[in-house]
Amino acid sequence: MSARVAVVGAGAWGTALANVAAEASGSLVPLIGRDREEMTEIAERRVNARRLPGVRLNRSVLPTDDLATLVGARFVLVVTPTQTLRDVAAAIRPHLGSRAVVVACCKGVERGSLALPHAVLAEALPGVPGALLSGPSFADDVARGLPTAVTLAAADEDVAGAAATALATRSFRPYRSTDVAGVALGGAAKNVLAIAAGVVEGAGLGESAAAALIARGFAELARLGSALGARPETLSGLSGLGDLVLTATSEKSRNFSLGLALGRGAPRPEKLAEGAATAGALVALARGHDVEMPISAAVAEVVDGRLSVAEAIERLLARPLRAEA
Ligand SMILES: NC(=O)C1=CN([C@@H]2O[C@H](COP(=O)(O)OP(=O)(O)OC[C@H]3O[C@@H](n4cnc5c(N)ncnc54)[C@H](OP(=O)(O)O)[C@@H]3O)[C@@H](O)[C@H]2O)C=CC1
Ligand SMILES: O=C(CO)COP(=O)(O)O
Repeated sequence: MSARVAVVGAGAWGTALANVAAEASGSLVPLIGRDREEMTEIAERRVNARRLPGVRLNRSVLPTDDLATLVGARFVLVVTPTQTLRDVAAAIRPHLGSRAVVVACCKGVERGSLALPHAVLAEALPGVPGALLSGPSFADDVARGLPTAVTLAAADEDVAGAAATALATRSFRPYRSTDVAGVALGGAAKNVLAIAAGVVEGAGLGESAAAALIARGFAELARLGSALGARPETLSGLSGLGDLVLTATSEKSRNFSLGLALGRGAPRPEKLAEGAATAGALVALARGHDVEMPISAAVAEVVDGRLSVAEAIERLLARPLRAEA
C-alpha cells in the first residue's frame, strides 16, 4: 500500500511532522533520512535520539533511507535546510507519482539564486504542484502534542486545503493560504531577525530594546513583503509576525540562541543556524527590490565575521531617524 504522506529529511522537524502525519492519516508514513545506519537505529529504537530525543515515534512511521518508499505518496514533505532543497527536489523527482504535491517545510532564501523555497521547488520540479508549510512551531512542542497553528500555502487553494487536511490533528492546526510568497518571506526573514533579537538579549540591551527590535524588524520584513506583492494579513499572520514573535523571544530557537551567544561575546560557532545561512541572501533579495533591511544587513555582516556585535549596535543606533512606517 502506498503512503498518503511521506517525509524526506529526518531532522527534528521532519521527525515531528512524520508523527503528526501518522496521527492525522492513520496510515504508514515513510520518514526518509540519508544515513542508512542512523535510520536503522531510529527504526529499531523508535526514537530519533540525535535530533528529537525523548519523543517516541508513532507506530505508523517507517524510518528508512530508501527514497523509493515515497512512490505513490500524495503529499511529500521536504524537511531539510533551504540550501539543500534544490538537490533534494532533484533526488525525489524520479519517485514522484502523477498526483504528488511537494510541500517545502524549510525557512530561508537560497544563496546564489536568491530564490525563496516555493520558487526553488517551481524551478526544480516543473509541473509538480508545490506548497509551503511555515509558522510558529518548535519541533519539540509539536512532538509533545502541544497546540500549534501553522500556515499551509499553495497557489491553488484546493491543493492548500487538501494538504492542510492531510496534516491536521486535534493539536496541529494548519491554516490554508494562497499567498505563497508572503508565507515564504515571513519564514525567511524571521530567522534572521531572531538572531538580532538574541544579540539584543545577549548584549544586555534590555527589554525595551527587545520590543523595539521586534517591531522595527517586522517593519523591514513588511517593506520587502510589500515589494514582493505579499498580502499584509499574511505578514501579520502566523507565518510572519507569529513566527517572528516565537523565534525572537525563545531560547528554544537555534537562531535566537546563536544571537544570544554572539551578543555575550562568544566566538562565531562552526555550525550556524538557518538564519545565518540566509541573512546575506535575504538582504541581497531586498536590495534587488530597492528595499533597505538595516537590521538584517547588520546580522549578515556579523555572522560573516565582517562586523563585530558592538559595531553592529553602534551602526544601528547611529541611523538617521525616519517616519515609523
Ligand atoms: N526544528 C524546528 O523546530 C523547525 C524547523 N523548521 C525548518 O525545517 C528545516 C529543517 O530543520 P530541522 O529539522 O530542525 O533541522 P535538523 O538540523 O534537525 O535536520 C536537518 C535534516 O536535513 C538533513 N539534510 C541536511 N542536508 C541534507 C542534504 N544535502 N540532503 C538530504 N538531507 C539533508 C539532515 O541530515 P543529516 O542528519 O544526515 O545531516 C537532517 O536530517 C529548516 O529549514 C528549519 O528552518 C521549521 C519549523 C520548525
Ligand atoms: O522555525 C522555528 C519555529 O517556528 C524554529 O526556529 P529555529 O530554527 O530558530 O530553531
